[in-house]
Amino acid sequence: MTLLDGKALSDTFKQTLTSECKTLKEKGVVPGLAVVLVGSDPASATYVGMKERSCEAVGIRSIMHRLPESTAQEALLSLIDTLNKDPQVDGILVQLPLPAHLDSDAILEAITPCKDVDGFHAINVGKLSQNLEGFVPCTPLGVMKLLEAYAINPKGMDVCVIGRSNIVGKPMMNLLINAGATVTVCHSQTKDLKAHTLRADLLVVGVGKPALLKADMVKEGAIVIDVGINRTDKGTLVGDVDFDAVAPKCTFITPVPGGVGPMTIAMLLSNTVHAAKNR
Ligand SMILES: Nc1nc(=O)c2c([nH]1)NC[C@@H]1CN(c3ccc(C(=O)N[C@@H](CCC(=O)O)C(=O)O)cc3)C=[N+]21
Repeated sequence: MTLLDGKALSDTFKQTLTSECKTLKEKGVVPGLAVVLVGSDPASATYVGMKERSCEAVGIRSIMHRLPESTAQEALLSLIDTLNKDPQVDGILVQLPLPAHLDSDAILEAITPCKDVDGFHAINVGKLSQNLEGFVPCTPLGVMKLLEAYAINPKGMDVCVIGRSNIVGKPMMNLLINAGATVTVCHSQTKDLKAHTLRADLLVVGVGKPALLKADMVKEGAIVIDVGINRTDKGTLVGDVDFDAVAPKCTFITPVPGGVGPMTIAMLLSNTVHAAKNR
């Protein structure tokens, strides 16, 4: 069993991005990422802080907008309009989840697709679906880079994706189809989850349920990618995979923390630098 070390790979990506930012700076370009956080959800505040620090580390200017929980839809749309027009801003990230009174879909669609470094705008979703160039959501893109770094080619593999979210499951499905895999997407309405998972050469789990994937659901020699991030009562971080039981059956498996999470941030920085190059 080999651990897929997302922390180490994310550091390698950050090194490359640091030198790319240097080159851009010589041309008078400092990549800028606007991060919009509405409300005071502690988990979101933590993630946003991590994004800020990572930006700074590679030479991306992060432009923070912390707005009160009570922010109105129109006020947020107006801020996005300003950021869309700001030439110093290359990427715009609106931290999710937004407070319930806000219409997330309308807000994500208001971000101009060429600054949509999260890859959530319908234009970028459509481009990914058609295997055209566009911004790809950071978490599934990070998974593809992790596989690539360990010379794991999904072409021809039977892949089982668990979870059908717009952020993880669906873009993951498209990336893997584009890479030549045979993809099954399972979710809460799937009749016999185990029947699907047992056939898989590669499993990607992104649901948000600790220990959802158990050892008896995994084929011997499978590759397991854990996209889950769950905070336990004790304050520790666990994924969606029963790691200790599943790991011995795997050829490769990602840890949590230190797997997909750090790759997500590295891809956000990468998408932002890419956007700056397209200025
Ligand atoms: N518009 C938007 N874009 C996002 O990309 C987005 C979002 N909203 N909302 C929340 C989720 C979550 N997310 C994570 C990123 C990095 C780690 C990460 O680096 N985790 C570390 C551990 C961090 C810790 O210790 O808390 C790890 O897994 O090793 C986790 C989660 C991005 N998200």
